[in-house]
Amino acid sequence: MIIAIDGPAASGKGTLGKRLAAHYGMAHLDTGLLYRAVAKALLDAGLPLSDEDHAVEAARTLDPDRLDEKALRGAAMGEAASVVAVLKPVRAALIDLQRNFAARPQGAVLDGRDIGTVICPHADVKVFVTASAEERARRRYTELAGRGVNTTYEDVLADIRQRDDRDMHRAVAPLRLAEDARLLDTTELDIDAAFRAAIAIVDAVGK
Ligand SMILES: Nc1ncnc2c1ncn2[C@@H]1O[C@H](COP(=O)(O)OP(=O)(O)OP(=O)(O)O)[C@@H](O)[C@H]1O
Ligand SMILES: Nc1ccn([C@@H]2O[C@H](COP(=O)(O)O)[C@@H](O)[C@H]2O)c(=O)n1
Repeated sequence: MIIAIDGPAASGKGTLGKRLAAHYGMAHLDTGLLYRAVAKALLDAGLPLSDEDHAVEAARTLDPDRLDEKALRGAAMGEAASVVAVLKPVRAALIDLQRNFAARPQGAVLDGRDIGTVICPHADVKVFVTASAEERARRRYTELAGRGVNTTYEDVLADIRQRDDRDMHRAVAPLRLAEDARLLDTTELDIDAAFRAAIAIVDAVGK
């Protein structure tokens, strides 16, 4: 079974993806980490985020099982990732990696922006997770503050809005609701309630 989860920044895709994968005994890939890793490779080499050739080279050498999540998290890398994510050759270079991951024998949950629309258009289940920008910013701000990151709610909200705008309006594989995706708005749901709602969606499709 393939479960595709898409949605805007900080909507809870990763949280749900991890929990669904554990629940069903499936592999999980947070595809945002791939774009973050490409951006980090460019920044570490002192190259501009517009350097397509080096970005593609970095994308081709990624191993989905060896992504250093800790080094890739953070608002700055998220923003940088959304800049390299507009580059068509970079997206193309990451397609096979994601589809190969989706074909793992135990099944796979992939979360990102274009999983249900481009990477796995034939996924068994597609969930589009969202919440209001204000609620997403509140959650992300709480998360960052808990980790001791010095930021403000206003800055987090501005970052989320800017990233959503770039992701929804880029020419290639923009973030959008697939026609056959189920919309899961978690604005009024806590993590457990959102998880139960996602399970209900998956189980209903699986029957
Ligand atoms: N339903 C929910 N209620 C409250 N908090 C939530 C909920 N879902 C997720 N969170 C919290 O919101 C934050 C963002 O969640 P998460 O990292 O899963 O989002 P994401 O969509 O994967 O983010 P990104 O787009 O940056 O990769 C985390 O701190 C997570 O614990
Ligand atoms: N399938 C995807 C996944 C991510 N992106 C881009 O990467 C940025 C960071 O992603 P996070 O999920 O870690 O926040 C995101 O803003 C997108 O620009 C993508 O294009 N496609």
